[in-house]
Amino acid sequence: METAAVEVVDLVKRYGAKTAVTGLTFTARRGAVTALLGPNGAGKTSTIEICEGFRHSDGGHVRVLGLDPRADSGALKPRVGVMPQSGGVPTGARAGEWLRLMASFHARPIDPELLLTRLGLTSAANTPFRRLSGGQQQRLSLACAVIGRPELVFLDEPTAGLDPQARMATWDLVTTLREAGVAVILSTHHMEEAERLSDHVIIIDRGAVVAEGTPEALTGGHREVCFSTHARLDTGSLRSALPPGTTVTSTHNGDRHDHVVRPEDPEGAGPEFLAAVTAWCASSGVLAEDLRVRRRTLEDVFLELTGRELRD
Ligand SMILES: Nc1ncnc2c1ncn2[C@@H]1O[C@H](COP(=O)(O)OP(=O)(O)OP(=O)(O)O)[C@@H](O)[C@H]1O
Repeated sequence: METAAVEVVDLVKRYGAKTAVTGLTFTARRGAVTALLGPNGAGKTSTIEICEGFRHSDGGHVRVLGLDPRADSGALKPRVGVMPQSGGVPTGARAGEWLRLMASFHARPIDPELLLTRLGLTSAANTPFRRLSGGQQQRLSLACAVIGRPELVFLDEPTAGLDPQARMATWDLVTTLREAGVAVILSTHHMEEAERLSDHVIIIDRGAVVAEGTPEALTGGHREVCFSTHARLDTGSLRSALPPGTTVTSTHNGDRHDHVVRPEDPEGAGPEFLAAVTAWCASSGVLAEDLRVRRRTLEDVFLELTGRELRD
């Protein structure tokens, strides 16, 4: 059987008294995009850096392309691309020169000029790294990660702070890598990015996996009815007008109240369910503004699992 791109079992990482990774287990397949999602401080970067061989672990077992990321770092280097959260390029290095230098270390690199064009960096090729904009620095760092045609790439928040055009170019590149059979491990706070790009999503909270699956499996294909009102709603009365097991969740921001009405059955929000909601609104004198039926998003699932409070 082919080995996984990355296999992490019961991983533990401590920083002094703090345990940042508390027994994390997941597998990332070859030729697939695996997204690691989690609130700030969940342990994503620590995990990625251990897999990259940059940090040692305090427990558990990690295999990258079947090898030990620290003991076998020499063998893994030409096969694995790394885009760190920041930096990675000397500040005085000119973008084009640096990428050509990186290409020279590999047997079968991608043409650097092609990559500069693809990532919109051609006009910045002669600019030293420190003078590039934040987004250009990130794109150069991404180019360096993929120039050697790696079998596996780690991308730690690759689109943080990028403008929409640069984000699209990055997404296109990730899709091309996947089509070429490259395994991509992506950490991101961008739920749409994870939903669009990944084959497998792993949600991490407080150093452990809290849920994983395909984006479709995680969102459950669940449909729900959403609408807004200017006044509070008698949610108990609405619930009693709908099939048993229906939940009604209301949140408010100033005098705008947002309501989500979800049937127990994932496919239950059909025409009759919608008609029952609007019939209740009509009989109760409630004007349902912005009424829509929508599928649950990954962001909804993420917030349900990890909560709404800020992390320190
Ligand atoms: N070198 C370090 N020394 C001490 N604590 C650290 C160190 N690196 C990370 N931590 C702590 O470990 C925890 C996990 O951090 P990590 O960077 O792995 O999380 P993350 O999920 O990548 O977060 P973010 O989304 O904010 O990048 C945090 O509480 C962080 O403060």
